[in-house]
Amino acid sequence: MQTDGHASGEITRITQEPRDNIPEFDQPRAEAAVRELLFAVGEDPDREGLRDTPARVARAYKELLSGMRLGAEDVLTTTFDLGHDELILVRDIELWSMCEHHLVPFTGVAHIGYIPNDNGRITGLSKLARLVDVYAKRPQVQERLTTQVADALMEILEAQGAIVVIEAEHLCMTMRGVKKPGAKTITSAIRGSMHRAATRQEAMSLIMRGTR
Ligand SMILES: Nc1nc2c(ncn2[C@@H]2O[C@H](COP(=O)(O)OP(=O)(O)OP(=O)(O)O)[C@@H](O)[C@H]2O)c(=O)[nH]1
Ligand SMILES: [Zn+2]
Repeated sequence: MQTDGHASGEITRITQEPRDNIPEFDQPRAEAAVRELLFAVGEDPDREGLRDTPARVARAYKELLSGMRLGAEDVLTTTFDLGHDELILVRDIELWSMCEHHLVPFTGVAHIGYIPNDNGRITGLSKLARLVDVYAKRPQVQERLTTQVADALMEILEAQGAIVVIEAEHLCMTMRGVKKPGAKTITSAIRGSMHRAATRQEAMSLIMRGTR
């Protein structure tokens, strides 16, 4: 039976994600829900300023959660055989995701490094940023986002190793609740040959070079 576990070294079967079972975004239902929420908070959704708000909010959520209907294989399409089988690292990829506990954003940067397969199959650099969005544009937690990006690199590119570090600030901790602006959560996922001390150290020093 398929489990959702992320035991060390275990790779989630990205390509077997049951995305086909996700229904189309239901715009009328989302609009009705936002209208109901406005009633619930004591607002009048029929007053002039709010008249178009349910439709706008529904469209915004459709966009913010668009990654639910995408998979890594949709974006890791362009690959080149450059024969390069050493570290490739893209740092400071801005990300905006949605905390699944409060449906408010968390935002920060992702650093993604991988060592291609020994056939040297690499992907376009922009595809790494697109990959982040596939998983960020979903109801998420930062830990899952981090492991999903790493697992996708291993599975789809058949990389020898991968490292993903995400630094993010959660608005659910900033604008409400504990109210601690500036607190940063850092998560990492390390796969395959990136476990080798020297390789990991090289990647980490390149990542840390950019932190202020
Ligand atoms: N591990 C993890 N926790 C998260 C993430 N995003 C939000 N959380 C936390 O999820 C927890 C939910 O806790 P609850 O006690 O159920 O909810 P709550 O009463 O709104 O909690 P407070 O935020 O402490 O007010 C909070 O501690 C959040 O900080 C995430 O990406 N990863
Ligand atoms: Zn939250």
